Amino acid sequence: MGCHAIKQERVPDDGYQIQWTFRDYAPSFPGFLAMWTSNIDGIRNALDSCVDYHQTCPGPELKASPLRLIDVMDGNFIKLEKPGSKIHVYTAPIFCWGESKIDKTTRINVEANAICVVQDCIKEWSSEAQKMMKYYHHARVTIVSIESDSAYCGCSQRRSTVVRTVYPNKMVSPDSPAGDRYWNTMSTARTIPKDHSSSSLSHHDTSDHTQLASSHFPRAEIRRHVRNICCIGAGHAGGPTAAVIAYQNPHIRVTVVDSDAARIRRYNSRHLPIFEPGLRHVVRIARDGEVAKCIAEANLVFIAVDTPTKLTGVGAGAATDMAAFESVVVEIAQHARDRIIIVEKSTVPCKTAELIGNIMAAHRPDVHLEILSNPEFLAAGTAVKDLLYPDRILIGSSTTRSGRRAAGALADVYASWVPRARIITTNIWSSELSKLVANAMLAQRISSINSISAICEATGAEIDEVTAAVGSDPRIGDKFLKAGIGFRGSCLKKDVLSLVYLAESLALREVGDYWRQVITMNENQRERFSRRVMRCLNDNLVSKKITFLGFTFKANTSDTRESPALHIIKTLLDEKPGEIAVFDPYCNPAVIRHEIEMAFRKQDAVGKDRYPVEVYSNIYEACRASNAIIITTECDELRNTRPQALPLPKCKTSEDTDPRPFARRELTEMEILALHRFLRSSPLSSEDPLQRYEEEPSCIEDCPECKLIETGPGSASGFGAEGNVDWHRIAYHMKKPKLLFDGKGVIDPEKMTALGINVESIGRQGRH
Ligand SMILES: NC(=O)c1ccc[n+]([C@@H]2O[C@H](COP(=O)([O-])OP(=O)(O)OC[C@H]3O[C@@H](n4cnc5c(N)ncnc54)[C@H](O)[C@@H]3O)[C@@H](O)[C@H]2O)c1
Ligand SMILES: O=c1ccn([C@@H]2O[C@H](COP(=O)(O)OP(=O)(O)O[C@H]3O[C@H](CO)[C@@H](O)[C@H](O)[C@H]3O)[C@@H](O)[C@H]2O)c(=O)[nH]1
Repeated sequence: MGCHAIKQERVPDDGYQIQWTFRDYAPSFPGFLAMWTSNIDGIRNALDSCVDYHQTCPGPELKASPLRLIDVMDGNFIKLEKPGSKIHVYTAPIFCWGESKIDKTTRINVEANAICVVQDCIKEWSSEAQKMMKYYHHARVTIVSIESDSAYCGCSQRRSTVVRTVYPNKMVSPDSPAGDRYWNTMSTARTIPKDHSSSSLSHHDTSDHTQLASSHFPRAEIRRHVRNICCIGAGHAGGPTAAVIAYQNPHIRVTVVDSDAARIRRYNSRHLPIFEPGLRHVVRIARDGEVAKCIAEANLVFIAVDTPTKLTGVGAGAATDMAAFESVVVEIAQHARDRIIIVEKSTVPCKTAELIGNIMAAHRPDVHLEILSNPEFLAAGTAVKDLLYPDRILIGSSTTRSGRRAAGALADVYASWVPRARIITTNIWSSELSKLVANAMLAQRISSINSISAICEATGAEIDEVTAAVGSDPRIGDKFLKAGIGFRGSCLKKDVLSLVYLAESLALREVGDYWRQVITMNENQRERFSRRVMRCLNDNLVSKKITFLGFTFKANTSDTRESPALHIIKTLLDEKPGEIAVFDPYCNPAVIRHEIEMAFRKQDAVGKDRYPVEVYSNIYEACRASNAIIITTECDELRNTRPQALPLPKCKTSEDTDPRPFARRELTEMEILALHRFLRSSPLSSEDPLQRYEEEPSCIEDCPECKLIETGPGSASGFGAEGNVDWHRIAYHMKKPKLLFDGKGVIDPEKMTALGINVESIGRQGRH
């Protein structure tokens, strides 16, 4: 087996601890990893059960320390240790009974033992083999696998009867919490019967069964293991998050549920409800299901429903509307199984965990639960990338042992693809607050630079030059310093307001005022921009056509919440323009039309809509005969210079680079994804070059989504060969004086002058 080599190479003689992942030593045995993982899950389950239910489980006083140990309890790692004084209790190596095919290890086999003992060193083997019984005798827990098909399979093989927990006089299965099934195990623990019919996990005899100090048991180290996740809320945050978790954890069942049946139907179709680059390729594992059933089956539930700003009632305009969140908690309370872990994925006010705790206590005082805060930091348009390569994963928990164990269980889920060093654990209030603070500080930077853009416009300083000069100081940095028409979208504003409300409700008025100013500055920036548009058009829009390029709140997303364009359109409509034209490369025209209808629905006596807003699916049609174009989304396709390549996160494989050869034979999901991306980008390859995706469901006849789509999101027609718009063509068909208002800093004004287009940019002095 592969582990021989590892053992020989790496076991140090000085007692120094080494670690390696399962994957490192799995490759020599096909299917080994999956089997190992699944059975280890069973073992962990039984240990969990023991930790949680068997308050009187015995703990031996160790009389002797074994020479070497395998620790399978620490998440992704098996530790091979030479025990020193710090090790007092341990879980004995996995043991297999059965027809061994390895001569030297008859009846002492399987991965762990094979690592423990150098199999082909006769001296070591004969000395270690004699000590094995002593090791098992002194172990706090011994995991045995009996009736194996072959010595290779042993504990690596999943069995339907799973693992049982055994200690003197009692046998407890994970599903009998009280430990009420008796079995004579006095001798079993020491002399494992060859004919026993299941894998078992054995607690050893002790002379004083009642003094069973739980401190003897490494409870804090033993984690719950998540096998069934239910994510409630299949929106912009919940959908991609659940899909990536499922993608990276094939052994976990991930189910996404939502009260919006149409949303789920679209996730299960070819037409995803949201546009996010890369989402189609990871979403294949997400499934829908009946809410109650999914909650009841899950051992971890993410709450990822919307938490917008309250519009009416107490705290209207600042406080968070927790209606959806609270109703989900009640639903969880009704159906949750015992030992459920409830995770706040939605962005919520600080102290929300208390609310969950109170609701759960009122409805289900019998249920033991843990509440975690695990805010999501993904940004729209880069959701999948942010999820695959997060800067950090934040997990807040209660500081009790059980709270930390729950946090550890969630950390294990992320550790499938996120380096442990990036998983930060804090107390639950810190985690809840950190999310609000992160968004508030991002918003604050945008408002700060926008306030400076006003000074630039009045003085002749240029905002891009100021930003570059200031941002090159590493203490300041250049991120989130792009001046524009202000931040929009569903998150920044509402989270700053939530922070304001929190400060005010804590009677910290000055703190609230400070953060509220970030919002005031943001509104002011948009109004200043609208005034500038009007001024340049002589405060008269009658019979004029104004074209908006961009309706979503930022590039690469179909999310139109808090659309910057919509706000400016509202202002301009008061001036009775001839036509307002709208085009967006990422958003379905039907969706834009619907949003506009909702915002402006006014009909005359014969039922004809009176607002002159037209939505186009072709950019050139939208711009034809326009008096002025307004850019409200920072789409790269609109640039008149070549788009700057975004720097790829470190250690990542770029799409056009072949990631092969791989360092290891067992590929991680990330490596497979990189290979997939590369193969997909090759002109000869198919959509699913590795043939590992489930077949995309075909559409029903008369599929409503197919009918809706005129141009698929992200596939706007008419862009040039490089994907960029042809500004020559647009300029040719515009009406003089051919004005372009760049609200997002994507246009090089000098180049536009050559085309006869006058550009008015944020943070630059205008021509008018
Ligand atoms: N959008 C983002 O980029 C982003 C990023 C990080 C965090 N967040 C946070 O995540 C949360 C969700 O945001 P979103 O953008 O995904 O919202 P969203 O509106 O896109 O999705 C919310 C989903 O929850 C569903 N829902 C509402 N009530 C429900 C109920 N009782 N039962 C089942 N489903 C229900 C809705 O139907 C909807 O599909 C918010 O708190 C937000 O602040 C969002
Ligand atoms: O330098 C900048 C950066 C952004 N924006 C604007 O700010 C808004 C928000 O952009 P961004 O923060 O990139 O997108 P969101 O999807 O709103 O993401 C924010 O909100 C999410 C939800 O809470 C968090 O998870 C993310 O970390 C946080 O960046 C958009 O209108 C951008 O045009 C600027 O004007 N200038």
